[in-house]
Amino acid sequence: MLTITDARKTFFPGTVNEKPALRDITLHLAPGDFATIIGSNGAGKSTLLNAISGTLPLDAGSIQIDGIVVNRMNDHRRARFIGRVFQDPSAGTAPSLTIQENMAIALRRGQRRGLGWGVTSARKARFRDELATLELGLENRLTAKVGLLSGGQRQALSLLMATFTQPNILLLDEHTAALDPQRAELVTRLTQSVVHQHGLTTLMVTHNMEQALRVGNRLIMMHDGQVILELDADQKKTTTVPDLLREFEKIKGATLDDRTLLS
Ligand SMILES: Nc1ncnc2c1ncn2[C@@H]1O[C@H](COP(=O)(O)OP(=O)(O)OP(=O)(O)O)[C@@H](O)[C@H]1O
Repeated sequence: MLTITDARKTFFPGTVNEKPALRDITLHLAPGDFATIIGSNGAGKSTLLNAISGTLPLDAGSIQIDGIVVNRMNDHRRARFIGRVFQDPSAGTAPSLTIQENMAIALRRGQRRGLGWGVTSARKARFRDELATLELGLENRLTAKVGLLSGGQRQALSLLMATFTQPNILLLDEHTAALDPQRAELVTRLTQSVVHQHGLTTLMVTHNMEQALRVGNRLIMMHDGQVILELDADQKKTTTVPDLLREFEKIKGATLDDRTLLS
């Protein structure tokens, strides 16, 4: 489903500011895999997601989605393969447009040119049904401006918009980090249910190690542009947050506390 081979990215190469952000990353996700990604600040997590989504070209290596090499495809063509939700609730939606207008635009993502994004009555009915699954009452607010929604409501809507065209890959970049604990938990639950419902292959970056262990069937730990630890579903079940910290110390020879990895 997703195969990343020897992905390399260095910012400002050949200068004093040279920063290798991805050092020959190789990673394979099977269809339906849900991998959480943790790691210290600057480990390369967002760079990896940017490379997959096409907002950042790789220096070397390849990214394949369903056997198709996508890393030379422009991000518009790649959009039909990928759904993405960002940390900032305002990043995934247009605040001055209504819920139904935002959804109509999302529906058009990656489709051929010329297809209108108008809000037809058939689409409205579909949007209502989709919104009802969130259980936030948004199905009765189709004409409300998205800028009026709370952060949690916007992230739930972004999640829905990122997934209702059934992308091959769902990328979640700390999408619950800006929410209060209660809303973060709600969006985490919705994420699990949407991923499960559509069988989506998912990569979720988080700084919350407890969440990283609890959610999904795989865990990837990155440090300094490399994958330094991978856990499968069985290993995740028997691993605790202190175990993860110990593992990090052992692998990197570093001494960390929970705050360092969470910060
Ligand atoms: N556009 C850019 N230009 C220059 N350097 C960059 C750019 N994007 C990222 N970097 C650098 O590449 C390294 C990896 O950054 P990245 O944002 O991928 O880390 P991260 O693991 O997502 O970190 P965090 O958890 O702090 O968000 C960092 O040293 C960062 O400063």
